Amino acid sequence: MDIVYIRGLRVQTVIGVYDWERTIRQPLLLDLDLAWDNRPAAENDDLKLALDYAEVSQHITQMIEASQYQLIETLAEKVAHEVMQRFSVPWLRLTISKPTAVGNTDTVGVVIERGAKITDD
Ligand SMILES: Nc1nc2c(c(=O)[nH]1)N=C([C@H](O)[C@@H](O)CO)CN2
Repeated sequence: MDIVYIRGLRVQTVIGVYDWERTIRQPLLLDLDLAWDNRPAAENDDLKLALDYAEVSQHITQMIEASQYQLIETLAEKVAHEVMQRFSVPWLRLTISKPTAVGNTDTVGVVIERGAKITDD
């Protein structure tokens, strides 16, 4: 199985457990590895057969901007489920980083992997 990836997708949203966090929007950074068989798109040179990273990025951005979860774990599960369902992605690895959450760090966050990688040759 091949990978289509997205790195450093920046989204601002309401996220956090503390009262002060419920009144502001904070930046999140997302990295995704999405399993996809790229051969049909390559053989036909056809975007319709590809996993369109622009469409996935736009959809995730709209979804996160409209959300108001407390934990990034919850947001990660919702994003993973939505991407797998909507785009028929069989497996993904998703990193959500919250760079402004903890002082004296570059960033903090979660990584999840969901689904199954389909092996073929
Ligand atoms: N594992 C997690 N730990 C923490 C989270 C989280 O979403 N997952 N959130 C917070 C606060 O909202 C924090 O970001 C405020 O700085 C604390 N720990």
